Amino acid sequence: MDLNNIKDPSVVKNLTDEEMRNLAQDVRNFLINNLSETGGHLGANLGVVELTLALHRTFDSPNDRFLFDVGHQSYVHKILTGRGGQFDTLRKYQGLCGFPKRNESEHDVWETGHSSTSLSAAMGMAIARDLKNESHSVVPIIGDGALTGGMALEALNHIGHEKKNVTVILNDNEMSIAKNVGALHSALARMRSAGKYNRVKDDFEWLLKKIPAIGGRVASTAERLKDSMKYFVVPGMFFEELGFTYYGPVDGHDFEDLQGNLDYARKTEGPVIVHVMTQKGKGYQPAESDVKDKWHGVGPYKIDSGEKIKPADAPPAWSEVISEALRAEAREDERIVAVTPAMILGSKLEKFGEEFPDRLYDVGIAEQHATTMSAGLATQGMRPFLAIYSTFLQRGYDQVIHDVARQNLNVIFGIDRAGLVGADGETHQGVFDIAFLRTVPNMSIMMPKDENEAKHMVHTAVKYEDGPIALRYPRGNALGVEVADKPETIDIGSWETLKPGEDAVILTFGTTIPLAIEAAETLQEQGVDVEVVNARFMKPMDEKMLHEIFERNIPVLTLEEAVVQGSFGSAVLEFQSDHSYYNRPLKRIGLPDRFVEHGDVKDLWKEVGLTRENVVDKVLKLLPQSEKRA
Ligand SMILES: Cc1ncc(C[n+]2csc(CCOP(=O)(O)OP(=O)(O)O)c2C)c(N)n1
Ligand SMILES: CC(=O)[C@@H](O)[C@H](O)COP(=O)(O)O
Ligand SMILES: [Mg+2]
Repeated sequence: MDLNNIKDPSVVKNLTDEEMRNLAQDVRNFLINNLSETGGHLGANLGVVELTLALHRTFDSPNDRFLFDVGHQSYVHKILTGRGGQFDTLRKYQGLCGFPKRNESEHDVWETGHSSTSLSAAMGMAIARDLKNESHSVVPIIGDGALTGGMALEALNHIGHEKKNVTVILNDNEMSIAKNVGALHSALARMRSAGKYNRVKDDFEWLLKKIPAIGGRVASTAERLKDSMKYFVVPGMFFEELGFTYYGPVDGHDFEDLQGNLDYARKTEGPVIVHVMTQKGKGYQPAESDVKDKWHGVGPYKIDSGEKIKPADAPPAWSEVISEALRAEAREDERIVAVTPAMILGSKLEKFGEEFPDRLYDVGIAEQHATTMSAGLATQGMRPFLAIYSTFLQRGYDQVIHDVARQNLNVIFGIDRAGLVGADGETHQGVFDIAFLRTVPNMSIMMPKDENEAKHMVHTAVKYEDGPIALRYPRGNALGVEVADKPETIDIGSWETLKPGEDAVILTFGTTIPLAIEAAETLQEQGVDVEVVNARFMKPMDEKMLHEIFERNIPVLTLEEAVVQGSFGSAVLEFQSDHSYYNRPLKRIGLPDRFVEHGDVKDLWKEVGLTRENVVDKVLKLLPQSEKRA
């Protein structure tokens, strides 16, 4: 079968198990080859090859609705639904998205990226189906990691109560990004090892039918026995008690086992959960043998050796810079506790865990819990450092306001992946946090210009006693500057002038500082003397400096890698208005009011106008006619 050119997923309908096995091998080779060039979420997709093929053989997409939770494991579905030919553009600018995308295919009925949403969406679709008297299946496919997310549990609770026909496929590979954690994970482990209850149950029911009806007594005793027996041998009792029919555990790499159970599941009335066991990274030795993350998300690699292709001598990742500074602080300050919602590897907290095993908590995919738990720690005088991707903090917003900020608790938010993240695209861009945090009373927000300032900011955050403080840092590598031996405390709300200038001022911070400097150099060549200010605190702002700037009555440009609506530039505009600095030319550059898709960050910066040309042009347009020198 030409995987670059599958017209319709129904091509798998009439394949034998043997043909399915051959196709599965072809799909694996396709993934391993293509992703060696593009990178992507290899491990999860290798794990669901047979499962996805079997789902398409059993159900009729798009009439039956597949919802891929997180969606990073939807590549096989993409291949089967006509997108194999676009895999050379996977996660690249204007190329194939790494997650389900409704405008890519009618087979993508639900967009994901963030975890644990599929069951709620499926429930909505099931209610709509029933109200409209339609009769298709709704099939959310959720991993064991995503199942630990609060939303998924809320939805299970509701689906089980309403008894809706929803066919949940639980893809259990015992991994989140790293090893899955939590009591639910342990419960799933017990289900796995309990064996195949359904076989036992079927045998027992068959036996019951054989017992002659003698006044119903034996039969009812046997029924009770069957019920109580569940507690000893039923692997899925947890789900059955919630109102689901449980099938499993199913071998997710065995077409016969998959098909039998999926056929049953499709015909079963009411909510069903099919517990499918898979192996993350299956079929590619380097991924299978990587105990850390089974090649969850990778860049390009050499197929034979599995060696990752990386630029030589890159400076350390920002997450590593922050994590290292935090370890140094933790050696001095026993109050520091690190918290991560399932991102121990991405946030580079492994070494912290090795050094302080009692002071690192991976709470699973549970951003809300992580935030409120950090608040709880802070009430007891601890100094929690919640390392959380900007995009995932969105899920803990009420907790930030209600639990942390309102009680003015000393929680440090290490906001990782702040700014455009690149290949993951619009679901993961860390561009809203300034706008949504800045309006919260008691909150301070800062971002370093380099790793040296980052070290000082970690120290500043640890020493800060006046409430929550957020330290933003981007994805990718730091700048490679030298870092001071001893950390210093930075005055909260203080900015610094990086380059003095008389004709205009650029207020900027973090990742856009080099761009501002470059633009200022270009403008200097044109005879325009522009000041560049490191506005390293987005809140509180340096009001003294702002007054001085506005009193100079020169044009002001704000420049940031965040949504222009409501972020830093808006704060400066508000300041200008609140202090009646009328008629001062001011312009904001930031991200437009739309979602920015996936691609190389360099291309995305161009697309949104984070370019030297645009900055130069905006400054020139702000200048009075007489000063626009050539
Ligand atoms: C709300 C949210 N938090 C964290 C993540 C980051 N994340 C992406 S995949 C993943 C692990 C998911 O594990 P599982 O659902 O078991 O899928 P698997 O990768 O094992 O197939 C995590 C933590 C996310 N996408 N969304
Ligand atoms: C699917 C998902 O949410 C994660 O796997 C994410 O892609 C990780 O991003 P980083 O590569 O920035 O850690
Ligand atoms: Mg998993």
